[in-house]
Amino acid sequence: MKPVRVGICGLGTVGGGTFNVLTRNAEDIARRAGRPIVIEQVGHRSIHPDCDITGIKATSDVFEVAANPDVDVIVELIGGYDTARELVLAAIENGKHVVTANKALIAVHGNEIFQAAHEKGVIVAFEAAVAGGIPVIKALREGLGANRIEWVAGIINGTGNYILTHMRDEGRAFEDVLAEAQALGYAEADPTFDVEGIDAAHKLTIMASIAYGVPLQFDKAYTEGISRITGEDVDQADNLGYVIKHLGIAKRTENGLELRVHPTLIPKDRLLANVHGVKNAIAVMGDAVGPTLYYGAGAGAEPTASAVVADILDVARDINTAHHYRVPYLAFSGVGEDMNAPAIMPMEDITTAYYLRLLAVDRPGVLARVATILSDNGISIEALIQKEITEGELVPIILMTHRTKERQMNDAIREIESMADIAGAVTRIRVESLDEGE
Ligand SMILES: NC(=O)c1ccc[n+]([C@@H]2O[C@H](COP(=O)([O-])OP(=O)(O)OC[C@H]3O[C@@H](n4cnc5c(N)ncnc54)[C@H](O)[C@@H]3O)[C@@H](O)[C@H]2O)c1
Ligand SMILES: N[C@@H](CCO)C(=O)O
Ligand code: NA
Repeated sequence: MKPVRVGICGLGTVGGGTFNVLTRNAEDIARRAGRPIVIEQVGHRSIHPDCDITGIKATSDVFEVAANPDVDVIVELIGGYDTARELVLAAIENGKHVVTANKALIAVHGNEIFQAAHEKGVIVAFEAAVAGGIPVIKALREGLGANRIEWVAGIINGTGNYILTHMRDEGRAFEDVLAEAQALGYAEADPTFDVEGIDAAHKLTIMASIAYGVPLQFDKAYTEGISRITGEDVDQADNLGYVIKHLGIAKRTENGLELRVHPTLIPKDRLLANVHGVKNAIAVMGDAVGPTLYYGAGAGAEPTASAVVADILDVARDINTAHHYRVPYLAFSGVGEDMNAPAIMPMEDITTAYYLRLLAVDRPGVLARVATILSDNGISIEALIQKEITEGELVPIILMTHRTKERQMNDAIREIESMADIAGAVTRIRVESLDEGE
């Protein structure tokens, strides 16, 4: 049978991994696809050292690949927003199917790209964009299609989890572990995307749209990273029976959809609390199935290539059929029509419990004043630790609160920070119990 011809654009970490997996497993993949899948051309500026493209047609102009009449599927692995968008739209315009690992592209330009693909009758596949090798797009879009999704909570940035894990286990400095994650090929080209939560917000945006049938709305996701978490926070959370994880949370409530990415205290016995290093995991609560968990490598060359190649395989299988792609991109039909409910909630309207760390001048009455501010804002304290060791004149105070509205907490924190006896900003980490059911 006629082979499916692939053009790979970008031969960095994921492009190199994709090239190698497609080549190494060609025989099994061909049996699964019912026809060979061949690399027709590559477009690259540099080649990953693990990748040998001898004998393959190559160009430095990725748009040449998108225009090549002998290419059936473009694999976009250059990353970024702008050139990637132009490349993918050009490929679609030329009637080519697209496979991408680019979550920034899908979260920000996905609505436009899906519309263009729909008009041209081609497929855009993006399993590798969320949680690398974990087939979570497929699970949410197809496997859980019977369910009303209650919530999705995931560790969805491998670099961030790698940093938090090594800071906690080895007491290493943030910058040192970040440099290691970069050397291992886990981090984004601009690592602030990882450490400031932008990458996780891209992925959460995509999962939420698929889980709830709403258009991609990256600009409405609340985004907070891990760069301000200190070793002190990690230790205090541990003393209190929690682990700090960077979570993406999408939750259906009576008032709309919560869509938020931030460091979170979670009880030590939760499954997500035990996901370490570059591993990702996404917990999904469905009304029929109950709690489910998807776990695996969230970044790295071959784990990500595993998802890219599976998408190429899906496309190859679909090319055999006469009809258009049978699964809507965001799982629900009718993108753009009646798709705006439920609405995504402003962050101030969400309700959660909090861990607070403040530095106070070691003087009587300070703690009482903090407690009064919290109580005046309707916030009750669940636990309190005042450390005996002083840091110069300053004493850290750690507080855990009961559940309260974010708006009330913002007001209370503003008041506390304006106290003369409080130094600097209050550290606030949200707490989620992540009830996994029976
Ligand atoms: N690294 C991971 O673990 C991982 C996991 C999942 C998804 N992703 C996503 O995969 C994509 C690629 O990531 P990566 O880690 O492989 O990045 P990378 O920097 O290792 O590779 C990107 C490659 O694309 C090339 N490139 C960029 N612009 C180009 C252009 N205009 N023409 C030709 N070549 C160009 C670069 O030279 C580089 O070799 C990104 O969208 C990233 O978010 C990465
Ligand atoms: N930089 C990303 C790559 C995987 O999407 C991460 O660390 O999770
Ligand atoms: Na995935």
